[in-house]
Amino acid sequence: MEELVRSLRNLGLAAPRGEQIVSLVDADPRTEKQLAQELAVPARVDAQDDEDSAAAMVDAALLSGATEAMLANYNRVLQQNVEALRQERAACDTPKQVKRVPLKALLAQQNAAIRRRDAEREAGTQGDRMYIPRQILDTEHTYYSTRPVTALTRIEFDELVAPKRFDGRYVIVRVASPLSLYVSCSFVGEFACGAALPISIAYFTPDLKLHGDELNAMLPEGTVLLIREPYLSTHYLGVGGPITSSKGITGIRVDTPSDVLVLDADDPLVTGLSWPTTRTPAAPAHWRQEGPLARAVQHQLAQPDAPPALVVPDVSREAVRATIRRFLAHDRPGAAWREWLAAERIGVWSPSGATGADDALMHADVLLALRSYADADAVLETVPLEERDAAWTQRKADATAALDFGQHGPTGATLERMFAATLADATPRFPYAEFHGPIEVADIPGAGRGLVLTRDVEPGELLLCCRALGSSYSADAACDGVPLLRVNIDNGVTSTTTQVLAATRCIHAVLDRPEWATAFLGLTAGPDVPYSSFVREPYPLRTRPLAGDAAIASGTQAPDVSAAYVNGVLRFNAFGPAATPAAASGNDPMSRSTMPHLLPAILNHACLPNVSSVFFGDMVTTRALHPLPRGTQIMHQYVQGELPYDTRQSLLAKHGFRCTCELCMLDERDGHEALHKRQELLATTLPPLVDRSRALLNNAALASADAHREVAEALEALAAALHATYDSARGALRPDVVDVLHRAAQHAAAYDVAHAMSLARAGAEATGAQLSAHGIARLPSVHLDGAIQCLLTLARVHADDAEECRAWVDAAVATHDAMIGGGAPLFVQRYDPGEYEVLQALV
Ligand SMILES: C[S@@+](CC[C@H](N)C(=O)[O-])C[C@H]1O[C@@H](n2cnc3c(N)ncnc32)[C@H](O)[C@@H]1O
Repeated sequence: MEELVRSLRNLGLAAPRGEQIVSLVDADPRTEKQLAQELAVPARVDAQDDEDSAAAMVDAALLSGATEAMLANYNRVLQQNVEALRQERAACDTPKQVKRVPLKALLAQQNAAIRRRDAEREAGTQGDRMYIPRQILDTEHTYYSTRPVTALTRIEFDELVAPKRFDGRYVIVRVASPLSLYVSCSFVGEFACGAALPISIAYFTPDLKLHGDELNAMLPEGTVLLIREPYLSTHYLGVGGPITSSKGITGIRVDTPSDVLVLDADDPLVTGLSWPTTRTPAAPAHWRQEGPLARAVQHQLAQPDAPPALVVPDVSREAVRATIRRFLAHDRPGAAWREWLAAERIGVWSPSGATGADDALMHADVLLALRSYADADAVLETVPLEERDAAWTQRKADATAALDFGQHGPTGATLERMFAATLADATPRFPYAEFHGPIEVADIPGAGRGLVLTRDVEPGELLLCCRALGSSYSADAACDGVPLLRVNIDNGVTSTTTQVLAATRCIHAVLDRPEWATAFLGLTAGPDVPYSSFVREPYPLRTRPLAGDAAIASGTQAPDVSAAYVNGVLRFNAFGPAATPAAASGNDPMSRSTMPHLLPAILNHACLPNVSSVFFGDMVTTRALHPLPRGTQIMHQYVQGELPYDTRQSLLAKHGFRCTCELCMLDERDGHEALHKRQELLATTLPPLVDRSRALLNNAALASADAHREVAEALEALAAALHATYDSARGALRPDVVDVLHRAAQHAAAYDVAHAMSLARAGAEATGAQLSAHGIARLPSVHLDGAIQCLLTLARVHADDAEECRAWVDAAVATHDAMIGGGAPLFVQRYDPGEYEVLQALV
């Protein structure tokens, strides 16, 4: 893809946008042609303003022809790589001896790759903006080891054949080159015998901009690695590496970081080995390594029968602090915490708090990063009054706010602040403890696990407010400007930057904090994927960091992580809220975020839900929509219930279940033919009507009553045609007609207020709401926004009756409040700014 983008640039064309990049992998010639035109035409036509437009069009046609040829070429290279991976899989039955390649030759190749990356970065950086496209292949046939090192035996270089997975074996290699980061990280690994091989580790870091010293510091030259059950690939760059049409390179392809262990030079597995040259790592590795004190304590804890004397490495207090800060800076609070505990156990500082305010603040920072707010608060309280400075006050305020939130849920003011942050910040994340209402995990026949209520709840009651683990925004600094496209050659699924990065973050999160493994890897990964062993464990409502020795020991027991399973978990459980207004564009698939929220992921789906889940940055709030008795399973929407039945079914198809909610049952009873007719009307008759309606409503002052009447009548005719597709015994619940009726009501208001009222009422009731004479008796279940719009239209048509008008605004606010919370002030902020004044005066 990089070459394609470079060629486009050479032609003076803009880099493709996110959604264009996604369609790059659509080999359909029509898509190719359209894409070529899209890429070529606007740039040239814009550039040719003053020239003869016919000449410009000829030019544009030539350009789009050239672009089409480039796309075809790009697709050919992609297919060659896909084919190479397939051939490699077939060749696993007939592996061949791996040849020795001189270390020098491999180093030259590696340095050339690093120079290429540097040149790309330079070419891709214009002003402050960076644009470095990346494309990788993925396959369902990825590997991960589940065997402890003690159950494996070492393999010598001369035994290596490729392509082959070495079950029951491990290799030990030393990092012998600088690192090169594409999406996976590659380097040269040297065996003790002096032979060398390229090694490529997938999901290495979520910071795709890392390079140079900062990247090399993660695994400095000289670091010794153990790779469990390695896979020797003849095309190792094919997964996680750059798409390349050149001949495959034999190397070790590591599909998950959990297969790689960083070994100390004095590790018994290393002491018997000697390399031809001496290399001491330049700086301590900090990619998957624990701090020196935690390693010393772990070593002792690992041998409880005959505990050896604790050999404490020669480290100063300042060095321990530096290690902890480095772990925090690299999003490894678990490693920071274990180093802190080990230092405490060894007596570097005492548990009593006699460590000084600076250390207490660092300790609190570790606990805040672990989301262990009560512990952070307790540590802050140990700081003597006279030492409490501004830094202390800030952390105390953070801990208190986080705890308050977890105990009571967000106040209206907090929700307003959160909402404002989602408008202003492209990557909003909120450091709050989770709020859990009266819910528990239960087995649901035919649907795995689900969440049920432990007591009766009221409409609008907050049930959950949870924060994502491993959230990823495309505007995150570490990947902004690195559009990434991953194509799975087996299932055809394409993933974009945020999905790949969320997977990387989640893998590293559970390796760093093994206590999260049950909650994250305990989610399911799709209907065709066997459950992980964690799914069989009780699903934890809350995850707390382990304490004391258990925490330190957990560093050695990081779980074995299947990257394929993680990708499945994200695909079937993560939400992808659209980009915030502060981030680039609205529906660009590249700018959608990826957020796994662990407990909310246990919620099952209903097109007609009984709760509403709403995002604020990386948090999701779930509120009851109706009075719900204890024992009710709460269910939210994976796909919007207001979408036509067939669309809902096709969006849900990947989950492999049939939705049996009341709405689906009603739709099914209407019959196939009626459903088909309904969808056809919505797809063909509605869009031109919406265009006309929009044009009139945007120019309401200019539009005549007759024009409004004409559009209203057309919309009502469509509503009637839609109604004819519903079974006559069906009742009011008809989400497909909500928007049609609401638009008709807005136009009817211009010439017949009473008629407008009845249309708006019918629109609101089609969402499952029940209206009384002057308000709302039962909240809607589906298309909540549509219901609110209908209620606001009822308020508008009563503009000269203050009391009535206010009653309908109150009904709209109540609906909004049950859906989102935050009361009238948040309602006013979230609705049409043009109406801000009017609404504010009313609420
Ligand atoms: C986000 S998870 C929900 C939690 C899941 N039930 C579990 O035990 O982990 C999504 C998966 O739950 C199942 N599921 C969700 N809603 C369902 C429903 N209405 N009927 C049957 N299965 C459902 C499907 O297997 C789906 O892929």
